[in-house]
Amino acid sequence: MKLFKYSELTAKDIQKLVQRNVDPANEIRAVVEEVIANVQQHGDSALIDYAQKFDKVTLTKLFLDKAELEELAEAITPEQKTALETAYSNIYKFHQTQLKTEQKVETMPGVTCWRELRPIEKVGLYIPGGSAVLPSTFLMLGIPARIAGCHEIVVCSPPQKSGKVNAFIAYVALLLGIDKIYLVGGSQAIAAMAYGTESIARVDKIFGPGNQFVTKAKTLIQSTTTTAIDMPAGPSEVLVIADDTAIPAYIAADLLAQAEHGSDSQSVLVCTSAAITEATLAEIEKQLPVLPRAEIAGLALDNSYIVVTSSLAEAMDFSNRYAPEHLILATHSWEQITGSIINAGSVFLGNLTPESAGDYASGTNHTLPTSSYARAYSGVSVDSFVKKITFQHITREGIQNIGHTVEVLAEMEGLHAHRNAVSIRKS
Ligand SMILES: NC(=O)c1ccc[n+]([C@@H]2O[C@H](COP(=O)([O-])OP(=O)(O)OC[C@H]3O[C@@H](n4cnc5c(N)ncnc54)[C@H](O)[C@@H]3O)[C@@H](O)[C@H]2O)c1
Ligand SMILES: N[C@H](CO)Cc1c[nH]c[nH+]1
Ligand SMILES: [Zn+2]
Repeated sequence: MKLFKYSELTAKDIQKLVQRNVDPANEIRAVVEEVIANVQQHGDSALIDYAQKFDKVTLTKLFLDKAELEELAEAITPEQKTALETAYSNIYKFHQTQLKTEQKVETMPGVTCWRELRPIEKVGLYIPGGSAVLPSTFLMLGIPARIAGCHEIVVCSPPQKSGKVNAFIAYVALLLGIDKIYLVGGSQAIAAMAYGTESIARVDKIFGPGNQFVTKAKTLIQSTTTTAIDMPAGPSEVLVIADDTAIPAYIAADLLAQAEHGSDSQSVLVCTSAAITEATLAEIEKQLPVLPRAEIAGLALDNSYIVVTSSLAEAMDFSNRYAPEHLILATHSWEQITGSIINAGSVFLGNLTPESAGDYASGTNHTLPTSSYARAYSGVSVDSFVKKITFQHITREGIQNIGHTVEVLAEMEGLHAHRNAVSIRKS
């Protein structure tokens, strides 16, 4: 990991460090545009061709049905079942509280306004399955979709070498009451859900994280279809803010945890202590070689760095500019600095709160904005699966109260038909 001293960085250096342009030469864009065009033109047959090309799998059928999912799920052990069910229960508990009914507001006597929630009817969930298969992501997307009450839930995930999904994905499908999974991965899955094919229904909104191909496809289809997306949720990132109360072995473990997602992941340490920084680097040297995914994590660390600051305030300033997907505050003083967080997807407080807890089971959602999109986007929640429709009702008294104001405003804009729609009701 490269090391920088905050005091020696110019504003331009900081800008360069916090910037994550994942596709500088538009190479990924070019691949994805071609995939989208092919899926649009050739539908299911393009999906079968891409399974062969990218996943090295010959598909005779594009989906698994309920009976096949039940059979696959039989391979799961009682311990694995319990872990998935505990995660399900915690995620459910946390997300259920997000479904709130709002109060009606009488803005003037006789003029009442309010909002009501309605589920998005058709949603598409993308469950990553390239470098690692992520049943946890299925829980993170399926649970809020169910709580929101979405009517149609289309699920796509890359086919594994078996030509199927694994037992854990199958078991989560059963937990969620989902009885079909399409064996489609990558940008072709996003194109299929955005445009529809012979087998896959077009959806109103696509959810889910993925690699750079998936994320690029999501951003591209937004401008060419009426299908919405949750957010750009690409390669995982973590930024750890640490001081001399942090524990180097824990910091190293947290940096490596996100690095093992993929060689394009990024782990950043912003630390006020030179001694803790040095000890963390030594811990990485110790922990990295024994990881099964050491090669991937090592590549991600080549793309990662450490910034040494002179205070937690400076560290937080850097973090707010970076806008990390995950922010870990590895300090006893976390309560004093949470108020100064401006940009972050999800925050982990204190030395005993690893990001892994939120990745899997504490209850919060792990589908989060990356590449500095945390400046403007929130992570997935029940809100992401509903629309908030505004309503208003005006009584006879209300039209008298509000009428003149609307007439004057309509007059200001020269829109006489607008004015008349009120005047005609007043008299
Ligand atoms: N931000 C978040 O909320 C979040 C959550 C979980 C995971 N993630 C990230 O999701 C990503 C998952 O990536 P993954 O690759 O393991 O799985 P993936 O399912 O996103 O991608 C696999 C698919 O990519 C396609 N693909 C692979 N190589 C290709 C190529 N050269 N050209 C075109 N398409 C190609 C294939 O179709 C393959 O099925 C990781 O980067 C991980 O960090 C992010
Ligand atoms: N850290 C990922 C979000 O960036 C989520 C995840 C899934 N499995 C393990 N981790
Ligand atoms: Zn993770």
